[in-house]
Amino acid sequence: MIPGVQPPSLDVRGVRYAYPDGHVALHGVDLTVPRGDRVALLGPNGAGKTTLVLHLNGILTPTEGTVTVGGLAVGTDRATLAEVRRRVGIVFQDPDDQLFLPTVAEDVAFGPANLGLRGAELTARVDEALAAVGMSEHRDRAPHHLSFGQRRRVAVATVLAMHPEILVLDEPSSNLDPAARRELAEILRGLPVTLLMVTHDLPYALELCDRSVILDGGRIVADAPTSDILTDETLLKTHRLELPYGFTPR
Ligand SMILES: Nc1ncnc2c1ncn2[C@@H]1O[C@H](COP(=O)(O)OP(=O)(O)OP(=O)(O)O)[C@@H](O)[C@H]1O
Repeated sequence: MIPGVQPPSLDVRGVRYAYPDGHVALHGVDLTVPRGDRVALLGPNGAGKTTLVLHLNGILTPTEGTVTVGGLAVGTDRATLAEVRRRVGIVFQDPDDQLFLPTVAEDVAFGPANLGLRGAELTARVDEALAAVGMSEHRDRAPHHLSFGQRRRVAVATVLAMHPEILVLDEPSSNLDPAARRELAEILRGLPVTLLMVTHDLPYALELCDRSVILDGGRIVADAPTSDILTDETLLKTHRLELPYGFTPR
């Protein structure tokens, strides 16, 4: 590495992955996401998007190839995996998979407390993460009393509290009403983190990410400015991607 040059937040090199039943879900994926970029990961059902995301924090290990997060190679030893899981914050589609404690503040504190933070430092982390998603006033409420959109924001806060290198969001706009969808976009746009967003919501990709990548059949088949991808009707059709009726990408 050249001194003073920051490594990319994410560097995926030649990743091939075969599930134990022999099904090859990734066929040599290359993807680099520089620090601070926001990238949408698009593709039809079964393209391999979830499989790729599960490689980013070591839940799956490539059959071939490497994944590097902020210069750290994702390995299988415990210390490396723990650091990789701090660096890669994955917000799953269902917030209820990530919220399991009696209060919002406890859920947000859980990760940093596991890293060893205590007292004022821990409180500051929780305050900062809740403020970033506009949920400070709900800190003492039970997560299951919140609306779905609020729970999704708290799920984002649980990950932000770890100070991740990269925030990975799986379908962040799903099941949100139009106002909650817009509010979440405003929050995500303001976060000072690298973002990788898996989505079928093409307008959301355009709104948030300058760059989009299409994965299909376990291969990256396009990597271009989102506006170029969304105006290429043939490309969209070939990969079963559809804009909402009446939506015209600017
Ligand atoms: N545990 C598994 N064992 C065998 N094959 C699997 C397993 N999980 C996923 N697959 C296969 O791997 C391929 C990629 O699946 P994956 O879930 O990564 O796609 P995806 O792009 O995330 O799809 P979606 O948009 O529907 O979430 C699919 O063909 C799927 O059937």
